[in-house]
Amino acid sequence: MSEGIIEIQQLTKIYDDIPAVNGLSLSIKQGEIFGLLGPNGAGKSTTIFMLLGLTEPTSGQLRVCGIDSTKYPLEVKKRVGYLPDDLGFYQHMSGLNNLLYTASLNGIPKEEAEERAYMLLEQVGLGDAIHKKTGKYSRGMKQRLGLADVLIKEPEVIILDEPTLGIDPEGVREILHLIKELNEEKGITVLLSSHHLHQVQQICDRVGIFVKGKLLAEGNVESLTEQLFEREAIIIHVEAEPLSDELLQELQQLDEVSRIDYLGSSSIDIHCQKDITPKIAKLIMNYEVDLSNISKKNFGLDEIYHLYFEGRETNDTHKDKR
Ligand SMILES: Nc1ncnc2c1ncn2[C@@H]1O[C@H](COP(=O)(O)OP(=O)(O)OP(=O)(O)O)[C@@H](O)[C@H]1O
Repeated sequence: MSEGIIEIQQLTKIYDDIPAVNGLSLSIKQGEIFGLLGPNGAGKSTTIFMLLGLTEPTSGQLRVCGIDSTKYPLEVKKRVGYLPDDLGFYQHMSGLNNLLYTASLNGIPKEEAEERAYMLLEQVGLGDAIHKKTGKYSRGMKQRLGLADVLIKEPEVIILDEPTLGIDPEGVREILHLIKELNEEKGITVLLSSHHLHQVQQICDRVGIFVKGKLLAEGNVESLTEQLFEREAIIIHVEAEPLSDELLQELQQLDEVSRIDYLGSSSIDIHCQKDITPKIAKLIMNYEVDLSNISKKNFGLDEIYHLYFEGRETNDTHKDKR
């Protein structure tokens, strides 16, 4: 296997004859933020459980920090911080005491644990709520405490299952910022699962699109666009008057152009496999036309998501357009 900090090869998990994860191969580099993006039931949590050694794969191999999670789950647990989507704390205990309790479970000496806990609580923005009982924390505060909780054992990798679930937009921004900051400052590798495409797009170096247990595509947004849209990765929008048949025909004949959509008598979208805005502008200017707008529209994860998850997604995903 190559040197990724998370290495997954041909991983399959079958429940009741149905594959929850189906031949997944993935390599995540040290220091990366990787987003596992997929609708409910795609197999994200099952993949995470296998990485943590909590569920045995039906077949395939996986290593985290060079360790086989299936054979040595406790070794993996020492080096990986896991934030589940339904995190729970001892409600009657303060944020600080919850962290100290986790530290004791991980065998961290008391003095060191206190030092780390105070520092982490400040870092995640809970400096004012250190002694407050977690039963009185908001969902966003609990999520921040969850991050502090996974960081107290100084893991090399953190795995976050839907880290922004149930948090308001401002809280989401703060949590994402915090994850990015931790990744940059401490060089921690982050694997996060989400079905919130806009959030994932904001902080992830790479994204994997996961549907029905299969990885449909992976890469940064740019390369995903290329993989998923092939010949139509770019749309160049043109508003010009008049758009003569001759001009339209000449545009259509350009090698890079795959299709032209007519939006009105003076407005078109030209679907291209690469950005040829200058070439199109030059060609149009050869005609006697009044060009009022020429601009490039890129596909974002939004379009990718709709293309792949349309009809397979629950409605709440489409509602989340932050
Ligand atoms: N213990 C289990 N027994 C049987 N089927 C299971 C079990 N755990 C998961 N599954 C099935 O495996 C599939 C993948 O579920 P999984 O929870 O991994 O998806 P997910 O992408 O994490 O979705 P969500 O966002 O809803 O948590 C689903 O069809 C689910 O019903």
